[in-house]
Amino acid sequence: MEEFPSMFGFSVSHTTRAPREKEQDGVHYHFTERSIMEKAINDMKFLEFASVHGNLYGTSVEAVEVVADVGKRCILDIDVQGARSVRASPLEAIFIFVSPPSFEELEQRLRARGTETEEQDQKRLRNARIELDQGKSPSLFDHVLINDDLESCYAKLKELLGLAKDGISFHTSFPESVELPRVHAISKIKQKVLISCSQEQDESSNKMFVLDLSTLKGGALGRTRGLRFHSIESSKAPTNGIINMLL
Ligand SMILES: Nc1ncnc2c1ncn2[C@@H]1O[C@H](COP(=O)(O)OP(=O)(O)OP(=O)(O)O)[C@@H](O)[C@H]1O
Ligand SMILES: Nc1nc2c(ncn2[C@@H]2O[C@H](COP(=O)(O)O)[C@@H](O)[C@H]2O)c(=O)[nH]1
Repeated sequence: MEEFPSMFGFSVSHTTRAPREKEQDGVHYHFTERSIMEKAINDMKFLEFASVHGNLYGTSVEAVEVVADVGKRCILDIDVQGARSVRASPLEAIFIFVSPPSFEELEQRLRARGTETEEQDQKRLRNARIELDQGKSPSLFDHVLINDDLESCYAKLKELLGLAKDGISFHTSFPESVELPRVHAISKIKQKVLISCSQEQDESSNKMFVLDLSTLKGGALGRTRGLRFHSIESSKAPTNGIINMLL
């Protein structure tokens, strides 16, 4: 997110666990009382939730909307149970299991983090064994990333998301609005609407706008992932963007 701030946003989860020393409410988590979170879950305000290491954690609809509303792709850092719930939902997502290089390394890192009591560490390690096993499930996770060396793990993540520097090009800005000329033709091929415009002064310069309707499904409940569009012009590189839509 630091490298691609206009592309990705973090979904700030709710949790009933106590904040760690440097954690800020509303930034790392929304720290909350169990009774308040349970009521919100009953009121259908959560996309998914799970009991993890003895505390409740969950992704609220609002947490995802805050990110989607500004046209960004939402990143969820959730446990395997949460991944299973999202997988079973109509949301379209890429599921990546980030695995430690070994159980021993995980234990070392957890202890070196020094945030938990011995009892909590033991519980987290027991749960980690189960998660490591479930992380191998190809029906749940699209990719497994081995978090050995942080830099190379991040490079692999960018590669599989098509963000590598020499990979697919991407654009971080897009026009707020598009003005169509008086003369234009509209056609539809599968899930794409094509708007073809010829410039009145210069017929050799044709421009085409492509609206990708396939992205209209799969956003937060009652919303869309945004209507993706790009323009194609003979002399210019394509510009990509997302127009957010409320259904
Ligand atoms: N590639 C890495 N090399 C060295 N240390 C790492 C690496 N990745 C993470 N760590 C360290 O391991 C510790 C645990 O990482 P992190 O806090 O991200 O774990 P987590 O997956 O959120 O675990 P938990 O689910 O228990 O919270 C942290 O202190 C982090 O700095
Ligand atoms: N199902 C969900 N799991 C979540 C969510 N937010 C975090 N998590 C997972 O909980 C554990 C522990 O996190 P920690 O911050 O206490 O170390 C970790 O595996 C997270 O991925 C959530 O909203 N839903």
